[in-house]
Amino acid sequence: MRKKLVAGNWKMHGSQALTRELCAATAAAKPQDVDVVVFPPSLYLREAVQVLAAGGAVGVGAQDVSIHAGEGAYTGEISAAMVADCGAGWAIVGHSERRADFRESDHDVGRKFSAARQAGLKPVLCVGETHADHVAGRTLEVIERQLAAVLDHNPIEAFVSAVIAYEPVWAIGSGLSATPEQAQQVHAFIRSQIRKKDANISPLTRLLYGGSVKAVNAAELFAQPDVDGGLVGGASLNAEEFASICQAAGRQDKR
Ligand SMILES: O=C[C@H](O)COP(=O)(O)O
Repeated sequence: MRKKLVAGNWKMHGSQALTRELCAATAAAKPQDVDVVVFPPSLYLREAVQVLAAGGAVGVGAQDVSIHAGEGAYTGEISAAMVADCGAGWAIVGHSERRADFRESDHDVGRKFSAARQAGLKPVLCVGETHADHVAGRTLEVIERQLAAVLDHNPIEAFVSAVIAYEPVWAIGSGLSATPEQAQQVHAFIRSQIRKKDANISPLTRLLYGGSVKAVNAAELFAQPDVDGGLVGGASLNAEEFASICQAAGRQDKR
C-alpha cells in the first residue's frame, strides 16, 4: 500500500521565526502513518532542517532547483546539490507558478527533475492544466505532454521514489478545488501513463492532488483510490489547518 504524503509548499512566505514555529508545530502534530514534507523558501532550508533534525520524521525540500546540475556563473541560482548539502531531501519541479511566471518549458522541467535526482533529492513533479485548457477539454492532453517531457530525460525507475502532483492551475489559491471525482479521473490517467512504461512501477508512484486543499475537503480528496495525499499551498502556512490536513490523510489509511 502506498503511504499517504502531505507536502506543504510555503511559496514566498515566511521568515526565520515563522520557519522555526511552523516546523516545530508540524513535527509535533505529524501522524505516524503519514509522510510529511515542508517546502520553505530556500533561504530557510537550513533553519527548517535544524529544527526538524531532532525528530527526523518531517522531510524538508526546496520549491525549485536550477536547471544546471554543476556549479557555474549562474547568478541567483541554487543548485540541487546545494539543496542536498543543506540537508534537504526533496525538490518541487515544474510548479505552475514557475512554468507561467518564469517561463519554464516542459523541457526545462525535465532537466530540473533530472538535476534533482542526480543530487539525490526526491522530485515532486507538478503537472496541471490552465483554466483555458480545462474548459477546452484539453486536460489529459496537457498532462500527457508534461509527463512525456520528463520521461524523455529520466528513466521510469525514477518514479519509484519521485512523486507527481496534479495541480489544476484554476484550483490553485482560488478556493475552488477540483472535485474528488475530477481529481481521481486525472490521477488514474497519470497512473495509466506510468503503467504504459512499467506496470510494476505504476502502483508504487505516489500521486498528490494540489489546488485549494483545506481541512474541510482533504478527507474526501484523499479517499480517492489514486489520490495519495496533497500538495498544500496557503493552508500549509497555518499550523493548525496543516495539522488537520495531515490527520485527514492518516485517517484514510485506517479505513
Ligand atoms: O503548491 C501548492 C499549490 O500551488 C496549491 O496552492 P493552494 O493550496 O494555495 O491552492
